[in-house]
Amino acid sequence: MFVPAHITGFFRIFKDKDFLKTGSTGAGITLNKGVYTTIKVGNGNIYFNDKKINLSPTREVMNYFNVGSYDVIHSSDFPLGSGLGTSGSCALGTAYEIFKTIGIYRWSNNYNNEPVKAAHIAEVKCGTGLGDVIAQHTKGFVIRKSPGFPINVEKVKVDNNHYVVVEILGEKETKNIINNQQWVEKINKTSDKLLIKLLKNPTLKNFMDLSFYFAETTGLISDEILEICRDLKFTVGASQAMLGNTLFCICKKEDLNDVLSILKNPIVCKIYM
Ligand SMILES: Nc1ncnc2c1ncn2[C@@H]1O[C@H](COP(=O)(O)OP(=O)(O)OP(=O)(O)O)[C@@H](O)[C@H]1O
Ligand SMILES: CC(C)(CO)[C@@H](O)C(=O)[O-]
Repeated sequence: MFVPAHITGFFRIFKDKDFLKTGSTGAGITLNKGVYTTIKVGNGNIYFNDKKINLSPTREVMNYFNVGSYDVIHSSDFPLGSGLGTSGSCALGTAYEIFKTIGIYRWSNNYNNEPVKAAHIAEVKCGTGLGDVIAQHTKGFVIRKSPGFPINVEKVKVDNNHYVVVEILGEKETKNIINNQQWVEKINKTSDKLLIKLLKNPTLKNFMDLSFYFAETTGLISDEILEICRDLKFTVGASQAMLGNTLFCICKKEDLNDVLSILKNPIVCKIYM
């Protein structure tokens, strides 16, 4: 099962005793690159790009469905910890696969988004994501209007002419930011009015402008990414993928070659709808 990568441009954090009510509002896009997950009968091992690792959100999903006798195999286009929602893709892919293989018998009369809930809870528990799973389930240009469940999103129509160019410059652990009270305050203060502004004018250009404002005003953007964003002013927009040390830029086909000439290791994607 393929689950797309997801880039958050800006977000607001909501914490609650209930994991299903914990999450974020904000906006992002899913990409046509991501994680392919399969499961097979085994010993509870998790593989990520052929390496055996104990990936906590995937483990949480396996525990949620109580399946110790399966191995989970992730094949990912992107590394973990790059702001591309890879842990969310892994959690959701695992939940879909387990649900497809065994869960259907247990929950057959009560589907109720069970795999999405399992993956969202796993991400929240592990501190690896707040809104990625809901956006990855929805797909496309997704505005998340309420945190967690019930899912309340606006899926904005976009034409197929746009490219999303990604440049990964390093790693950043999501939990170090979302579990730090000072960052949470800065993030929530900055994003307070951004959702309304985007909903009034839900275009990719406005999304990128607001994302750049968010990245710069919170101080989450690195100096290196800020400088490259300035060189990419001729595009629809560029900013830092939340929460990673990764630049993303949305451009039209006619600007793609110019964008590629500015970046060192660009990865060209499309919005996955
Ligand atoms: N070799 C590894 N073994 C086990 N866990 C790993 C390994 N490498 C990375 N991880 C875990 O992967 C998770 C990555 O989650 P994180 O939320 O930081 O990144 P992401 O999901 O790729 O991007 P985003 O910032 O969009 O959420 C972390 O919990 C990290 O500890
Ligand atoms: C916290 C986050 C930015 C990490 O990718 C994402 O899950 C989101 O938008 O909530």
